[in-house]
Amino acid sequence: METTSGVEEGAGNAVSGVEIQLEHVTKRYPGTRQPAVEDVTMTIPAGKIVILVGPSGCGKTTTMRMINRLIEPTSGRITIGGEDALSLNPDRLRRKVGYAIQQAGLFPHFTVAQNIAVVPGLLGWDKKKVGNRVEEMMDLVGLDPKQFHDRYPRQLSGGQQQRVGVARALAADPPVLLMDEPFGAVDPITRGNLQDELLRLQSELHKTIVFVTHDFDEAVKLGDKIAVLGDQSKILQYDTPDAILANPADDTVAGFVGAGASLKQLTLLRVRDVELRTDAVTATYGESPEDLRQKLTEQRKTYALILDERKRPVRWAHVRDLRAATSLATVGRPLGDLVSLQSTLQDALEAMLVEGGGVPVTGQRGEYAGMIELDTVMATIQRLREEHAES
Ligand SMILES: Nc1ncnc2c1ncn2[C@@H]1O[C@H](COP(=O)(O)OP(=O)(O)OP(=O)(O)O)[C@@H](O)[C@H]1O
Repeated sequence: METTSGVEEGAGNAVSGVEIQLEHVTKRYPGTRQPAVEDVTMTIPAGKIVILVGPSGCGKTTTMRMINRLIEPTSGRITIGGEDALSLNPDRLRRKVGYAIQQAGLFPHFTVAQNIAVVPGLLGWDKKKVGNRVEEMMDLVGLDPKQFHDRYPRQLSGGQQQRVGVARALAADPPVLLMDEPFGAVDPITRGNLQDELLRLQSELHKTIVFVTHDFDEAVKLGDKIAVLGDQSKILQYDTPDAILANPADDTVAGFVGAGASLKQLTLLRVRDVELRTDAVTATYGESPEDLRQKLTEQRKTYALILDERKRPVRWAHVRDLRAATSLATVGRPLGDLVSLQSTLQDALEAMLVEGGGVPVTGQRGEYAGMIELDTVMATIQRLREEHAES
């Protein structure tokens, strides 16, 4: 991938982002009594997505815009990759920090290509390099250059405009990307797709991304870390999503996290992360129904899980069904639901509600790997709470 400055090589899995530090940063707008942002100190780690989340007017946008100096801090210090942001010249700052905002903020009289080319143009790249970069960026965000290159923003859907906004922010390959409610103005499905795409992009690019939202679910989905802000950008809690969900720092954070924190936490964990029960009685198609009936009786169990020739779970057989059965391939009832090791614990919980109890888990090739039980999910939530309470 092309880079614009020697220090920020962004190939492969290398972290191309740089650390950002805010030290005692305050912003007092002229003519206001209270500062909009007061004495904020935080470190945003290189190559991570950090979400600023908090109620309307708490100072999220002001905090973010001080990083690229769209707003000048009244006092304090900001460094980007160790360089003092306040003494960087505008070109250097543009190279270092990309910026994407709600409703994309595209120039209406510029085509898609011209919009993406703005910062490279300001930085004086030659025409050919700019042209190549524009095409590369359009590919990156999933817009076919043949179709979209010469369109104007009004000829695009909201989601497409946001993609152009992201492409424009990334065009000069900055190590830092600031995103201010970039997906705030699109419908929930498009928003989910754009979030997925951002995560995919980030898994390739490893930028340092500072992302403002007031949607806590968006914060949980996207953030490596979340800063929950109160008035004047006071940091109420700054931690990983699972730590905040498990153990909100105070009632304000808990209120913001909202109802169902434990349920949200289940979307962060996968079935492979928890212990499965392997004591269920199983039998494969070829085995005799009578042998299975005896096994169940000996073990005082009522149900057996029937597996096909490739060890994939297919049916449940009750001990009563086995007496008259001629083959395990047709006995009992088909499985209602199952989950894989990759499924989230939330998927598993949903499947348990459908099944009315434990659910079979399958491995890579669909083979039976064990059972996940409601007790395990409950114990996991409890364990996470305790772990985070201790730390
Ligand atoms: N140019 C300005 N002059 C005076 N006050 C301002 C100015 N810009 C913002 N403010 C005030 O500073 C505070 C923080 O505003 P900011 O836009 O940073 O909040 P926010 O958390 O991003 O809000 P939202 O989520 O509603 O966008 C608000 O009380 C706002 O009214």
